[in-house]
Amino acid sequence: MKENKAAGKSFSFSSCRAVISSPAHTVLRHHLLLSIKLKLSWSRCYCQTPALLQSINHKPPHGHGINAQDSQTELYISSSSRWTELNKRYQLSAKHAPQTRQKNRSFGLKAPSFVLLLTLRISVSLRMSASLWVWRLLAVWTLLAVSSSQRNGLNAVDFSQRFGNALPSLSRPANASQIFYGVMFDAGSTGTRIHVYTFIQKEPDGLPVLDNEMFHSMKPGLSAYADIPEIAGHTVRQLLRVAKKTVPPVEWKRTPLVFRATAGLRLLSPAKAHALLEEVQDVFDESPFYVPPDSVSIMNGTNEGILAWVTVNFLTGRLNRDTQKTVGILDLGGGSTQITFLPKSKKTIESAPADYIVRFDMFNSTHKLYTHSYLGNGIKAARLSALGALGSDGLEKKVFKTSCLPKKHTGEFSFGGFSYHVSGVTNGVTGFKACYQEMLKVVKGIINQPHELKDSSTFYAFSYYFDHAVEAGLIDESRGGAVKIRDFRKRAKEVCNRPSKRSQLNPFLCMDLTYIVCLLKDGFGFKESTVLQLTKKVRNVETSWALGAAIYHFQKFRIH
Ligand SMILES: O=c1ccn([C@@H]2O[C@H](COP(=O)(O)OP(=O)(O)O)[C@@H](O)[C@H]2O)c(=O)[nH]1
Repeated sequence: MKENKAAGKSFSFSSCRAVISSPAHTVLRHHLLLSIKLKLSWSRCYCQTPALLQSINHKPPHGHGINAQDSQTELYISSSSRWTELNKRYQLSAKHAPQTRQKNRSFGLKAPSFVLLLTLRISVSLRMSASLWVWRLLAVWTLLAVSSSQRNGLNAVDFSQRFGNALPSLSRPANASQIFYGVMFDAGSTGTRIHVYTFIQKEPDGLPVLDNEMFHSMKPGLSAYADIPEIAGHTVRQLLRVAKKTVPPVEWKRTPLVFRATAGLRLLSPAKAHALLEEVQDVFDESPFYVPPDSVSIMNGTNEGILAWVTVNFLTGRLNRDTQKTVGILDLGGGSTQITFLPKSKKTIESAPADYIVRFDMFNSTHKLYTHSYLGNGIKAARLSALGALGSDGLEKKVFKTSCLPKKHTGEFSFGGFSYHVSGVTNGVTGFKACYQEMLKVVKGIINQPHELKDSSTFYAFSYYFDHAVEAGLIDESRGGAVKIRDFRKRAKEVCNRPSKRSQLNPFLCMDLTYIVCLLKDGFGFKESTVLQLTKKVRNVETSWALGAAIYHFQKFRIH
């Protein structure tokens, strides 16, 4: 809770005065720079990247986007009685307001400085004395700034202090006494997503309840904009609209925004990743939400694995009970893959590489987990590895061949902002066996085999494990389900050896299913009889590291 105290520093009148007393030219310069930057970004965006427009209008893949459940949420949140109720509830004093970064422009500053800028423009166009107008309007602006800063201060409360312990409950109580929100951005290698979580605090010192999640995603991932970072900012700005729609304006100033990037940015050069993060930080700083310190960063793989484990065990109600009953998780992204579980056998702990065993404290207990993130073993990165296309240049002229594609197939696929030409092997062997040998190169000697996975254990698998099981017809998209690794193998064999309509729709299905089987069996060392619980959502909340990260961020449990 130490960090929480720091984050919840009081909002003082002196910070308000500092804003007001900033010289007029600083405000002006700020606005001019901003408008120039915006114009530049927009023109570059239109001229250079028609793909952006596509990505904005992109229809999210199955199960994504604002679905029926999301629209219900909007209705629920925007009912006017609810808003009045919310307003009444927050009768808290200004001293609880979260500290806002100096760079972060508050609503109190925005409107008056806009008036000032507008007036200056009018005065120039009317050929009036600009300095006279500046001084007149500065007075008006100062008055407005004082009143709006004070107004904002009155409604603010310290979010982090009130998060306390979170319980895995998703009920929507009729007499909810406090509602608060948290916004988590997941910048993955294949897409960027926003999760807006609504929590209810029934009693001041009681345990909050996760009430709802609003989710939206945009493709491609930000790493595709490594050379045009302005567009990363635009993507985040688009997604922020979901937060603005979901969180009532009265709550914006105390609702934290957190952004975490995964494999896509980890695989970029530090300079390119930094430029993208800077764009995101700028968008956050412009936003009316609370921007805590360290709100924009690349998350490390260990945390990614642990936080997905926290999400699943939290949502399935296992975190606050006997920790021996937790379930393991398997996450398969585009760039990386994660495995996390609570080891039962000593041998697993003793034989694992030292950095695969991680301890962390949460809800007054210490957990010792086996966790690892394999960068380059996500399903799209694995395609590149198997094709021998990783790090290759002169891509326009090259065609990468594989026995995993139908013999006569020629096509291309994109990942991380690059396009790769691919084809089947016209004169060679194709099919499951040959394909398996290609995929084996991507996992053999790379993936550690935890000792106890040879016994039966319960694992939840999501992300591309889920998506491909749906595509292969192994599970129903809306219900998910239990699938044996043997079932994945059988279906991979069918798809690879007997090309059908399904493989015509997605020529990579053979390769991707074969990789999944290879990763699970020859990578992690699971038995064919192991049952995986394939899940997209638990109680209507996305199964990903994002909820765990929200809890981690606000709860501040320790990973060591
Ligand atoms: O809230 C989320 C976040 C991700 N995904 C899935 O996760 C996979 C992609 O992972 P990502 O692009 O984040 O890859 P990474 O960067 O982790 O390698 C895709 O199947 C997504 O549909 C999901 O289902 N829900």
